[in-house]
Amino acid sequence: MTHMTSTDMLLSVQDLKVHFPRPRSRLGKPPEVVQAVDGMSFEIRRGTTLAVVGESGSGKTTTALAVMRLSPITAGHIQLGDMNLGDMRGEALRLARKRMQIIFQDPFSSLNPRERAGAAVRAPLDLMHVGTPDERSARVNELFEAVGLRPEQQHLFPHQFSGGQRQRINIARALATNPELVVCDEPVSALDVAIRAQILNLLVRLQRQLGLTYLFISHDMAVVEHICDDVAVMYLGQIVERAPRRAFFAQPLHPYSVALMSAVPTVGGGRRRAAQRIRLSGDPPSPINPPSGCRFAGRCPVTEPACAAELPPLREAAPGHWVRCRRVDVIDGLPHPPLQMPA
Ligand SMILES: Nc1ncnc2c1ncn2[C@@H]1O[C@H](COP(=O)(O)OP(=O)(O)OP(=O)(O)O)[C@@H](O)[C@H]1O
Repeated sequence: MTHMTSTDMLLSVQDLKVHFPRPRSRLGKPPEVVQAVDGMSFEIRRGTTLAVVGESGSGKTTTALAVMRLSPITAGHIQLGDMNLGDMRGEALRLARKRMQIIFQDPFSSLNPRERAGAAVRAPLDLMHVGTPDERSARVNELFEAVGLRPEQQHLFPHQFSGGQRQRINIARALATNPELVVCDEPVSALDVAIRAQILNLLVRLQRQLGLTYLFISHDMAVVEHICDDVAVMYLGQIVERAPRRAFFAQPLHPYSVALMSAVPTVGGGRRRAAQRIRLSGDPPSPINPPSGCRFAGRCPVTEPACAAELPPLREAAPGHWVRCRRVDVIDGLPHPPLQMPA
C-alpha cells in the first residue's frame, strides 16, 4: 500500500484471510464460515509500530495469531524480512519464531504459576539452544534489568509479583531471543490505569534501544495515539482505514473511525474531536457469511443505498492515507470525510 524499499520493510501481509468453517451447518443451507479476517493487507517498517484497532470481534487477535503462525491461514502472503512465513513448516518455522514474539493481554494467565520468573524468561533460550548455559544465565540477568526488574527477583514465583511486574516478565521473555518483530496483543488492557503508562513507556524505550518493530493490537485510541507510527482500523475482518498516526488523529476519514474517535474523552471531560459523541446503532453484523457490500453500511450514519450493494476498495485519499468508503470525497487533492468534525 505504501512505497517502501525492501530494507525499510520488516513485515508485509498481503490479502490475509482466516476463515473458520463451522462444524455443522443446517440441512439444505450453505456451509457456515466465520470470516474472522478477510483480506487484510498491511506493511510495517523496521523499528516502527503499526497499531491495529477495532471493536471486540473485529479480528485483531486472529490477525496477530496468523502473523505469528499460531492460527491457521486460509489465504494470503506473510513475509518477515527475507522469509516467507506463510509457507514455513516444522523446523524452519521453529527457527523463524526466534525473530518474532508475542506478548498477550493477560499477564496472569500467560505465566505458569509453578514456574519461577527466571525460568520463564530462560525457557525460550533453552528451547532455541541459544548460547551456553552460563551465557543464558547472563542473558536472563540482562533481560531482568532491561525491563526494570532486579536480577534477584528471578527466584520468585508469578504470584509474588504485581500485574505490572508480571507483564515486565512477559516482555523479558518475549525479548529473550532478540526478536525483530514483537506482536503486542492488548498488552496493557488488563493492567491498572496507573500502571499502563509505565508499561507503554517501557515498550517505547525498548523499541528505541533495540530497534524493535511492533504490531500493536488495541481497542483503546488513547493508548494507540501514544505508541504508534501508523494506524490500521479494522471492522469485521477488514481494514477500513490505514494512515500515519498524525494524519489519522488530525482527521479520521472513515465514518467508523470518526465514531471511534468521538468516544475518546479528553482530559477536561469533553469529547476528543467531535462536539458530540457519535453513537453507532446496533451491533456489528456476524462474521458468519457477512454482508457482501460495505460491512459497516448497516450501522453507518451516512450510508446510501449503493454502499450495501458493493464492497468499496481501500483507496488512497491522501498520500499514505487509505480508506475503504465510497462517501469520502477528495476535493482539490484533499480528503473530505462524510462526517465533518469540528477542530
Ligand atoms: N478458532 C475460532 N473458531 C471460530 N471462530 C473464531 C475463532 N477464533 C476467533 N473466531 C471468531 O472470529 C471473530 C474475530 O475474533 P478475534 O478474537 O480475532 O477478534 P478481536 O478483534 O481480537 O476481539 P477481542 O478484542 O474481543 O479479542 C470473532 O467473531 C470470533 O468469535
